[in-house]
Amino acid sequence: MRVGCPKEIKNHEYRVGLTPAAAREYVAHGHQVMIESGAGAGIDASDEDYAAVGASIAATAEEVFAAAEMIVKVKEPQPSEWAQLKQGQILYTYLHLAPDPKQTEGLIASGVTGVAYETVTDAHGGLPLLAPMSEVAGRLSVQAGARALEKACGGRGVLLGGVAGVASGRVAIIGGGVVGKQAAKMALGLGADVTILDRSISRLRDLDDLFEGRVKTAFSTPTAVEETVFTADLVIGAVLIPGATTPKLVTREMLSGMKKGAVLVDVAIDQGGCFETSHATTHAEPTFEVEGIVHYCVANMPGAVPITSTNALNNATLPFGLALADRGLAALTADPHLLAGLNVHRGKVTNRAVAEALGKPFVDAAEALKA
Ligand SMILES: NC(=O)C1=CN([C@@H]2O[C@H](COP(=O)(O)OP(=O)(O)OC[C@H]3O[C@@H](n4cnc5c(N)ncnc54)[C@H](O)[C@@H]3O)[C@@H](O)[C@H]2O)C=CC1
Ligand SMILES: CC(=O)C(=O)O
Ligand SMILES: [Mg+2]
Repeated sequence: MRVGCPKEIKNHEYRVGLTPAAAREYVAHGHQVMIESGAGAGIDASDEDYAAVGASIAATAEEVFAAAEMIVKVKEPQPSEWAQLKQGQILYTYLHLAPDPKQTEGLIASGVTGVAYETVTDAHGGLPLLAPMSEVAGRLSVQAGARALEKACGGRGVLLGGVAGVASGRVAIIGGGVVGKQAAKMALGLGADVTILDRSISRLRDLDDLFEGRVKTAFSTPTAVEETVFTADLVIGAVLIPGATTPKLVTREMLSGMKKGAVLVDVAIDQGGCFETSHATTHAEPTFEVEGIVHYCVANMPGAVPITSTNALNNATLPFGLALADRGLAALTADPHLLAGLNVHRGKVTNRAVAEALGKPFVDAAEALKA
């Protein structure tokens, strides 16, 4: 198969869909790999590094989109990219369609077969292609939040770890999945006072065991959210209902009960965000303020550490990517976990949560592939 990898064009996005090591494996499987010139610059991979493993180098993204039967990316396609996608082509990348009707229309109109990393599943109920970036974003969320808490950055002026004789900062983490667990590890490491809220009691039980009483856990009701958020210096939003738009757990009204200069880091922003007042921001302008509360809502947080993130992402995407390249659409019908990643195919929406969020007709993925 002709496998293409364009340079990412989202604001301050330095990751790349294929590392040279991954490109080498596609070549070893007999595929032709085409990389846009400069695509690997953010991870210190030169065109020569890709050429050395047998990839060809395209001067422009247009060449890649025109030639490739499968496009491997990181972020959801931007408008100039939708316009180049076509029926019969496989797009393998993050999509986050539920909160993004325009992109969804773009992909429907193109007829492309869109496999979204974030809805591919595994046998343990996890999301193996989301998990590595959630690990990165969870860890980064505490770094970003600690910085935003500095007075010069608009925050309260609290050091998360405190010092001897002065209390630590309070961190509330809403959602104790992959992001939440990694955020808790980092916040604890800095010496903060940490509470994790989740709707899953078994998840809370696991976290309680893991942290051996060093974090507080709370079942996530509106009352518990209010109580925790009102006393927090830093709140991290890490909730996910797979594929769906994130529920708004912290309302605009609640902001008035919070400490002035407290910081909200909405990691869940790529699915719409779990704070009512969130809107997506970029690494260039990551924060904004509403009612004295600092909001950090960068939708591609892992793009800030592309060397770590690209390698972690490729480790996870490579086996499924090779299956798609080797077998085409048959790889989807052969593997229910990869099939769960199919969000759009030939103009049909094949993910139920996305269809419901956007009021689109839902077509079962296996049925759509038969047509
Ligand atoms: N902004 C960024 O750059 C990035 C964003 N993300 C996003 O972070 C979010 C979280 O991802 P993961 O941790 O991997 O998901 P996950 O599925 O591992 O964890 C989500 C957790 O939310 C919990 N939850 C569901 N409803 C809840 C409620 N009402 N109250 C409290 N908890 C609730 C679930 O029980 C689960 O434990 C996703 O939207 C993901 O796309 C991930 C990576 C990068
Ligand atoms: C998961 C995601 O949206 C990201 O890594 O940017
Ligand atoms: Mg994102």
